[in-house]
Amino acid sequence: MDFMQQLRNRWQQADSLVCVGLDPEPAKFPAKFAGDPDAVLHFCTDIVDATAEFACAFKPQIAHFAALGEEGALQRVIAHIHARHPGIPVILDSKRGDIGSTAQHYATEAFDRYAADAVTANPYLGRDSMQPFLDRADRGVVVLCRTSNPGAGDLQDLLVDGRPLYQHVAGKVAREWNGNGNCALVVGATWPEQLREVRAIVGDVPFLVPGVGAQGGDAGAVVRNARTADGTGLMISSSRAVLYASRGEDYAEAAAAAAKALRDEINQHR
Ligand SMILES: O=C(O)c1cc(=O)[nH]c(=O)n1[C@@H]1O[C@H](COP(=O)(O)O)[C@@H](O)[C@H]1O
Repeated sequence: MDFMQQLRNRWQQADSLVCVGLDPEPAKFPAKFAGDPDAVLHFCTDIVDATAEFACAFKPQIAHFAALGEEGALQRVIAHIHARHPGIPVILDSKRGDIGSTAQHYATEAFDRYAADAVTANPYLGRDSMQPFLDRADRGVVVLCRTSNPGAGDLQDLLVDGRPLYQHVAGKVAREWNGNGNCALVVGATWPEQLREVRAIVGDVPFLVPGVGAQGGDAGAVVRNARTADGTGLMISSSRAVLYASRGEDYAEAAAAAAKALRDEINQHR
C-alpha cells in the first residue's frame, strides 16, 4: 500500500495525528542499557513497541544513527516496525537534496536500503533534485517548507515577487511537484501563523509538524490552524519529549504516557 493511503488509514484506525520521532542519544538512555552493544536498537524498539498504539507514523532521524555508526540499527528498527506494526508508515528524516544523479542514490538509500515509506527532502536545489524521490509514486516525499528552528526565516522568509520564499515552496509542491499525489510539507509547530498561511495555499497536502515538546510549540494552535476539513492532514512529531520522558526503569511506560497525552491533547482540538 502506498504511503498516503497508509497514513490516511492510520489516522482513522489509531485516531491519532502523533508521529513519534526516533532520535537516539545514548547519553540519555536509562542505566539498564549501559554496556549493551545493541543499546540503540534495543532502546528504539522498546520505544516503538510502547508507543505504536498512539502513533500515526514513526520518524527515525538518520544523523542520530549514522553519527554513532549505527546504520545497521536503523535498518533493523525500520524492519522491526514493518514486521511488528504493519500499517504504521516510517518517515526517514534525512533531509536530502542534491543534483539529480546523486539524488537518485539518496532515493535508493531511503526507499530500498532502509525500506522507508517516506523521506524528508530539502528543495533548495529545485525540481530535478526532487525528481528521483517524486518518481517513487508509492513513497512519500516530505519537503521542507517552513522549518521549526529559530533561524528558519533567514532564507525561508526572503521576499520573492512580494511573497516569502516558503510560500513559493508550498505552491510549487502542491501545484507542480505533486503529480503522483505523494508529497507532504514540513511546517514547524513553532510557527502557528505560517501553518495557517501554508494550509490556505496547499489544500489537503499533509504536513509533518515537528516542534512540539522540546521546542515548545503549542499542539492546540497547530491543530486549529492547520488541520484539514476532516480533522486530519497532520503528522505532529515529537522526539525528545517522548523518548526521554523518564530515564528510570519506567522509560517505556513514560514514553507511552507522553505519546498518549500528546494524542489526547491534539484530539481535543480536532
Ligand atoms: O524534518 C524534520 O523532522 C524536522 C524539521 C524541522 O523543521 N524541525 C525539526 O525539529 N525536525 C526534526 O524533528 C525532530 C525534533 O525533535 P524534538 O524537538 O526532540 O521533538 C528532530 O529530529 C529534528 O531533526
